Amino acid sequence: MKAEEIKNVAIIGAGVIGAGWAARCLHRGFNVYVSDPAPNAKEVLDEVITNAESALQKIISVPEHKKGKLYFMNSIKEAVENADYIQESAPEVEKIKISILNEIDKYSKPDAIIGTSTSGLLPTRLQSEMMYPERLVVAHPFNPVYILPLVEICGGEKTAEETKEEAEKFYRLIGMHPLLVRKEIDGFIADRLLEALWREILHLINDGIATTGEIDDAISYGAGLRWAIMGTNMTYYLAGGKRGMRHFMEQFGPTLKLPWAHIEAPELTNKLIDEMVEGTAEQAEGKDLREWEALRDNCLVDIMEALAKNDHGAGKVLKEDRETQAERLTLEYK
Ligand SMILES: NC(=O)C1=CN([C@@H]2O[C@H](COP(=O)(O)OP(=O)(O)OC[C@H]3O[C@@H](n4cnc5c(N)ncnc54)[C@H](O)[C@@H]3O)[C@@H](O)[C@H]2O)C=CC1
Ligand SMILES: C[N+](C)(C)CC(=O)CC(=O)[O-]
Repeated sequence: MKAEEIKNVAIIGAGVIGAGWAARCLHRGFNVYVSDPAPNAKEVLDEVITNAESALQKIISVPEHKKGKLYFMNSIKEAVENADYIQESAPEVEKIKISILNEIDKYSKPDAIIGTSTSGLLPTRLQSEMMYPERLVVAHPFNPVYILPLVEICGGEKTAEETKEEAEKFYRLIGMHPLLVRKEIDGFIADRLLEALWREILHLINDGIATTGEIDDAISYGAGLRWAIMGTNMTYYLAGGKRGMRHFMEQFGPTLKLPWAHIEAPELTNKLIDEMVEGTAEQAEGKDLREWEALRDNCLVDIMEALAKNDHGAGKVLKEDRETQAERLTLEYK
């Protein structure tokens, strides 16, 4: 199925993630056919779609915007039989997913692409019993699906190249940023990172070091603000100053061996150091360090402005700071 021919999308499983997919697709004009056996599924779906509306209006506000139609169906068969694209978002249990994917496979058009929202199961295993396994691809989104653009694309051993290509095109059509996971691994890329952080969080809590609120502050008032602008690699490249990533690795690499972390760090071989240095140099696109710093700083302020408008987190700090300074400076110069 070519991405540009897709009109009807089926969403199988309409919990947190499935409902988010439905909202994203409807707002971009695709008809959406949903199936979920939970007794309150339709109610939850309507609630999520209604709640998503104001954010979606801000993201895309086209005059006389034509939305897609929503159909709640009684079975997987009814939902998928006319679908051009199918997004499975059922519970994260391999056995359940395999059985649901087999049912989708049985009743859908053989050329309809099937994306699974799994956050860590291997596509080779998920497609193992399908009649047309070449059309299954992992398409792992992030909550809230109707706002966050990242979707990780990962094929299994039997996934066709064309499936990945057309899936990528489709997700771009619905305003997403597909990231191709080239090697099939449990947890893909993003959840490997998120879960490493989560593991440390659980250790900190378990060892009585900090509360959940303190840990969240440690994220959202610091590194969390930076992460929206650049990832950890570019952040550390800048933190190495003019001497860059090699200096950063030399200075801070050995701390990984201190007994801080509960996750064992890999050996800091020359190959690993070179890969870090070369990778970040390529990301820097030949631009000067100061140019990157200026970009980072502009974006950080804009994000804090956005948080301030919503009277939240680091934005509150920005507002308070402004008020304090306004008062202080007024008094000082009176
Ligand atoms: N919650 C999250 O933060 C994220 C979850 N995911 C993935 O998305 C998938 C769904 O997760 P959630 O939405 O969080 O779970 P959820 O528990 O909110 O929703 C799962 C839905 O699947 C439905 N379901 C169960 N059996 C079904 C069947 N036979 N046919 C159709 N629907 C069926 C359930 O009634 C439920 O509404 C999982 O694979 C998960 O790993 C991916 C990214 C983020
Ligand atoms: C907890 N989780 C593994 C389901 C999270 C994700 O998969 C992505 C996200 O939205 O953080």
